[in-house]
This record gives sequence, structure tokens and C-alpha cells, in this order.
Amino acid sequence: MAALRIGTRRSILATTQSGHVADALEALGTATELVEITTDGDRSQAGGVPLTGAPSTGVFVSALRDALLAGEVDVAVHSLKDLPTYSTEGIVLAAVPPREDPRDVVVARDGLTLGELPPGSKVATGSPRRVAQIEALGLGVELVGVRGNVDTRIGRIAEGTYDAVVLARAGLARLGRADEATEVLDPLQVLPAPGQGALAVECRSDDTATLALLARLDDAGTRAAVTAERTLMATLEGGCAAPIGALAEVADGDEGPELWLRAVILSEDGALSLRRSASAALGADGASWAADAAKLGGDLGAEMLADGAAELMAQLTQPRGEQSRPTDSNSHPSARSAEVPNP
Ligand SMILES: NCc1[nH]cc(CCC(=O)O)c1CC(=O)O
Repeated sequence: MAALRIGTRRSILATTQSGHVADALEALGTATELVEITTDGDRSQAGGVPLTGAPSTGVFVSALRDALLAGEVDVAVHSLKDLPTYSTEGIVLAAVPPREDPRDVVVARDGLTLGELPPGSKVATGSPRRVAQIEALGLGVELVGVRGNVDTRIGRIAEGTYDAVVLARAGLARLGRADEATEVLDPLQVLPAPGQGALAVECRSDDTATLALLARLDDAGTRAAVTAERTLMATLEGGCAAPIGALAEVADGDEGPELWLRAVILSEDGALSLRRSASAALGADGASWAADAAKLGGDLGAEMLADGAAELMAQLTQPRGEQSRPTDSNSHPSARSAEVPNP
């Protein structure tokens, strides 16, 4: 049988991630071959048309999916957090392998933590989710945008351009550089992006042989966790790019396995935030976990919408300068990190 062709983006992180999937398949006795696909996102990073702000998640994903649908590759590997929450006709999420540490980390000058940085320090991140959550801590640091790969971003610290950068620990760990982090951010303060630290392994829906093979790489606990996080995000966002953080974990409860989910939605400046958490029992059989997880994420998303997330997002979709706080007589306008109040 010909080698299984695994499509990958060209960045070091992407080829490392795809390499992990290839290794796992080789260990199961399958010959593999990595096929590099250049995405529009990569081209713009390499010096083409500069993108303003962060590229939309779809940019990194669509070229790989096109190659998959065209039959140029048999498997596509993505960072799961870069996948849009909607599905693509003809493509299936065949495996979600065991997750890396999902938390965000800080890489700062002189081994500092965020709390040790003096006010006015430049903290670099291109992610609205990280900006909003760090602003909400009220540290007085200056959040500045940054683009480029992990190497470039960390390089800016040594150069002295910035005092700190915020990154996914998983990306550093996959590159063997996790020890360069000077702080691991507590999810109670900074929740990661839905799906962060997990990989998505896709194939064509009609390719039953590849589907069966890839299913052996699937980790039921990771799939349940990211399903809850992504269902929550899909419920909350409805197409709007509000900063949302979410993290789910499987835990051993008294009555059997449970899934815990924590989530936050914020205004861009972090001044308004709504945090909620919930848990649900998981069936004894892993086969029901994805459905249990989708229900947990959907229910918590609906609860957050009812508790003020809908108002918060209505504010976000207004043009800048016209924003006003949600109307509520109990709110404290002076509070820096006010919760969106119950209606
Ligand atoms: N936003 C880009 C991106 N997509 C996936 C990762 C890291 C790996 C992961 O989260 O699985 C990163 C870099 C980062 O956020 O620091």
C-alpha cells in the first residue's frame, strides 16, 4: 500500500505537529509521507501582503482542506484551536490525539512573571482573548500586537523590543522550548482558547480505511473536552469574534468520570467579563462522551447568554466610540473588572 500522505503547513510548529501524528501512525505500522501545503496565512507571514491584526482562523485551515478534498493528501493535521467551529462538507474530524498542556505561558525578560513587570511594560500578544484577560488583571502593562512564529516572538524579548510575550505552552512544548516560559498562567485568571493544545486530524468522510486507522489515535477525554469548549464557543459567538476563553477537563467523580468546563467572555478592553463554570457526568462508555460534552458546552453557553453575554456581545458589535455599558442599576461603573450583571 502507498504511504499515507499527511498534509501540513510549512511552519516549524506545523511540521512538528504533523510529525507527531506521522510517528503515531508509523508506530501502528502505517507508512506515511509529509506533504507541505502553503496557506495564504503563511504567504502573508513570509513577507507577502501584510495582514492587519491576526489572520482569521480559516486562513490556515482552508488550503489544507482544499488539498484533502482534491485528493492531493489523505490526512490533514491542524492546531485544533485554529479550526472554525462549523464543519466542511466531505471532511470529518477523524482523531483528536491526547492534548498537550492547554495553558498560556509568559516568556518575559529576566525571568519575570506578569505580576513582577513594572507598570508600562510592553506585553506582546496578537490575541484579543489574551489582551482582554490580561487587561482585566489591572496590572497597568501595555498590551502590544505581535505577529510571526514562536521563534520571532521570543526573539523580540532578547532584542529588548518587548518585555514579555504570551504564547500557548503547547506550541513551546512541541518545539522542545517549554523551559523558556517564565510563568504558566493560571486558568482561573487567563483561560486558554477553546481547543488550545489539541491537534485535529482530518480525512475525507468517504475514506473509510483512513478513518478507521485514524480513529486509533483518538483520545476520548481530549475529544470530550474540546467538544465542550467548542460547542460553548459556537453557542456564544454566532459569528462574532468576541474574546472567549474556555477549558474543560475530565475528572474522576464519586459516581464515575465527570467533565468540568470553565469559560469566560469579555469586552475587548477586559473591563467587562462574565465567567461561569459547570460540570456533567460522563457515561460509563466513552462512546457517549462527545454527546455529553456537546450538551455541557451548549448548556453553559446558553446560561452565559442569559446571564449577560448577549448584551456584552451586542456592545462588541457596535462601532467603536459608541459603546456603552449594559444598563443595570447594580453595576459599579468604577469597578475595573465588573461582571456583566444578571438581567
Ligand atoms: N494562534 C496560532 C497558534 N495556533 C496554535 C498554536 C499553539 C499550539 C496549540 O495551541 O495547540 C498557536 C500559537 C500560540 O497561540 O502561541
